[in-house]
This record gives sequence, structure tokens and C-alpha cells, in this order.
Amino acid sequence: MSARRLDGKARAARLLGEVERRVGACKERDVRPCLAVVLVGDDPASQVYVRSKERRAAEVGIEARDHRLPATTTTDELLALVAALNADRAVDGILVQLPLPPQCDTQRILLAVDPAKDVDGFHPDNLGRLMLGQPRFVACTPQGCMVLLEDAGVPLAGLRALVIGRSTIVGKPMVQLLVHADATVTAAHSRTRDLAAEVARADVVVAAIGRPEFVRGEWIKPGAVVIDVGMNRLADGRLVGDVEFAAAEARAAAITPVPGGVGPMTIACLLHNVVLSAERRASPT
Ligand SMILES: Nc1nc2c(c(=O)[nH]1)N[C@@H](CN(C=O)c1ccc(C(=O)N[C@@H](CCC(=O)O)C(=O)O)cc1)CN2
Repeated sequence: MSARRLDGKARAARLLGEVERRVGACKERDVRPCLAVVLVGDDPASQVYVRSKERRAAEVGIEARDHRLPATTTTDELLALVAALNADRAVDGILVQLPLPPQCDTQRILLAVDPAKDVDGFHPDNLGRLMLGQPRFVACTPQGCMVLLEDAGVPLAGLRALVIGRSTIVGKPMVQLLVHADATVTAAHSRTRDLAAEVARADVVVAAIGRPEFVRGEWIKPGAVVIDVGMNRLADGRLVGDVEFAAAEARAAAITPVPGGVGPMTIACLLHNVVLSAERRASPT
């Protein structure tokens, strides 16, 4: 068997088309969707991601306001910028690109973002709402994974889903989304005793550990669906996921490639959250 490839690039393009249409509808009501993008320092990968977010935003008619700060920026300086963006009524969404340099207190900064503008879905208020099944903004990568699972026609109710990795930006919200979709969910991580056995009984595997090709293809249950969130740059320049792709593809029913799987969905879901926020501004309840 060779797995069906879940094409995140094509799915993201479709979602962006829908976002563009909704941006147009906002503008007809005199609301111009606007995303504030905050990038601290000169991490090359972050620069690429931010450029990509700003380019896609422009393509769908969202104004992206760029705030580039030096690598020496302090927590207080960043808090002052976030406070100004919170107060700016023209700003619908605030994105603080992660990771921040080590002197910045990431938790304090994420906590300072107005939850109503937290289009990344990282604020405790938004994470808590997700846990209660009353989401406002859902973190972009897990949201993108769910769209891909839905498109693959995976009937999640009752299936065994394994999430590998327990980060706040991917693993934990992913667990919540799968629980709310009635899957039977296991959260695995670096201390999991027998990861191979956990993978072998999972109908759905979401790998988000940040270790190149750590999940062996031979562990995958035949017919499982594999979502690879990993993005690991090898010394030879190749980009690989957390799953050994070729061997996993031979066993799985469906699998996301890296690149071209979850990554483009992350950006499309961010802009989807921005237009949601602008729609709320256009029709406050
Ligand atoms: N504030 C945030 N910071 C970070 C997030 C996030 O969601 N919010 N996620 C990651 C990085 N990220 C978005 O910021 C991101 C990573 C990768 C891609 C992507 O499209 N990747 C391409 C490959 C790109 C390449 O060639 O290097 C792909 O998979 O096809 C999009 C977004 C950490 N920080």
C-alpha cells in the first residue's frame, strides 16, 4: 500500500481563498483586517516564516504591520509594544513570532497579549476556552492538522489517536481538539516508555517532537493516518519531518509530506484567525 499524500499546500490555498472572500466582506463594512507582526532578533527561520505570513496576508487583502526589533530587546520593551498594539483599535490580531531571544520572558509576553487579538491562540484564556470546548482562537498548527484530518475523511470518533510531543503551541492543543472530536487520545513525550508500541496501536499519529525522522516507518500501524508536524533542517540542507517518511508512506493510508503538509496550513489558519477577529469587530455581539 502507498499512502495518500495530504497536500497541505493545496488545502491552504483553498482556505486562503475563503479568507480572501471574507476579508472582502469585512472591507465592504469598512473594517480593514489588520495583523501586527512582531519579530525580535534575526533568527533566519523566523525571518522566513514572518516573510511568508506577511506575503500571504497581502495576497488575501490583510494589512500586515511589521514590527522588527533588535535581538537585544528587553521584556519591558516588548511589553510596551504589546500594550500599544492591544490599545490600537485598527489592529485585529497580534502575532509575536517564537522563539524569542532568551532574555525575553515569553510567558509574560504571551500573557500580555489581549486574548481577543491573540490570533496565535497561545494566551491561557484561549487555551482554557479550547479545553472547555468553547474555542475563541485555536492555535494555528493544531487547527491546520484538524482541517487536514477532516479533508482526509478520517472518522475520528472512537479512533485511537497518539499525539507525540506536549508543547503548548502544538501538542497540548492538539490533544484537546482530538478529545473534542471524540477520539481516544494518548499524549506521548520524551519520557514515554515504549513509543514504538504506542505508535503501533494508533489509528492516527500526530508527530510534533522536533527530532528528525524519530518515528520509524515500521512502527506505523498499516492503514493509519500520519500527520507530521516536524520541521527539521539537516546538515545537508534537506528539510525532514519527525517521521521516517518513505517507510511510513508504505504502511499508512494517508500521510502529510514535509515540506508541503502542515507548514502551509499553519499560515493559512493564522490568517483565518485574523479574519475571524475582524468579523467580530465588524459585528460585535
Ligand atoms: N508565533 C508563532 N511562532 C511560531 C509558530 C506559530 O504558529 N506562531 N510556529 C512555528 C513556525 N511557523 C510559524 O510561525 C511555521 C513553520 C513552517 C511553516 C512552513 O510553511 N514550512 C514549509 C517549509 C518552509 C521551509 O522550506 O523552510 C512547509 O512545511 O512546507 C510555516 C510556519 C514556530 N514559531
